[in-house]
Amino acid sequence: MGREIPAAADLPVPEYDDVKAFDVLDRIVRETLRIRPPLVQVMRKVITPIAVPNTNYVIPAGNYIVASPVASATDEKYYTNAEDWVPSRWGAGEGDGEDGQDKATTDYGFGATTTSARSPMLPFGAGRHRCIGEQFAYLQIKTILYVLLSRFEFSLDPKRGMPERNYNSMVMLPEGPALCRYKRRAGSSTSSAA
Ligand code: HEM
Repeated sequence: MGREIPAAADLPVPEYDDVKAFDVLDRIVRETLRIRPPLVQVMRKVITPIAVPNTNYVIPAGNYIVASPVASATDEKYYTNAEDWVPSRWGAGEGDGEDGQDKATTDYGFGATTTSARSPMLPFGAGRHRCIGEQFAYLQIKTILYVLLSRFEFSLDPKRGMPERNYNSMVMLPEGPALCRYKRRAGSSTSSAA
């Protein structure tokens, strides 16, 4: 039996600290960013020639190399059942993954974030040009999810299921329309079904 969800009208308006502490939502966002990272390529210009490990290749200076967060995040070497969406694989709070990856953090003045490029979890990139907006992004996404989930019940169209990934643009898109059904929860401010 699932846990009873209180009617929307009974839920408090969350403050900043409440949203930060929404642990389950945190894991949900983290796991979604793992298998559906919005930015599918992070580019770097080669300044000095780079040897590709375990090969005879050397990438000359002046070229660009691309790393994709999807490649490592869906690799079974790092994540059990890597293609499955399992929010519970994440522990409470910040972390680099279930398999004890490099958790080195840096604080550039907006809160400690993981910065190691050795981590397989790279939806926000790594190193000097890593995203500065991670914490703000979590705050926004969790707030939006809280508002939507407290007012509506969502379900995927069972005929279509979860859409495949589309890599044709810089930002990952769903392949085809991502149809889901939603209806208002009891106690939500307006009575008519959406
Ligand atoms: C889920 C939401 C977001 C994702 C997945 C994301 C992802 C990324 C990625 C992959 C990079 C490139 C990092 C690299 O090249 O290593 C980046 C850079 C950046 N992001 Fe985000 N981002 C998000 C939200 C935000 C927000 C909310 C802000 C600002 C409020 C922001 C500001 C920036 C800036 C300024 C850079 C450039 C950093 C630099 O070049 O030094 N991002 N982001």
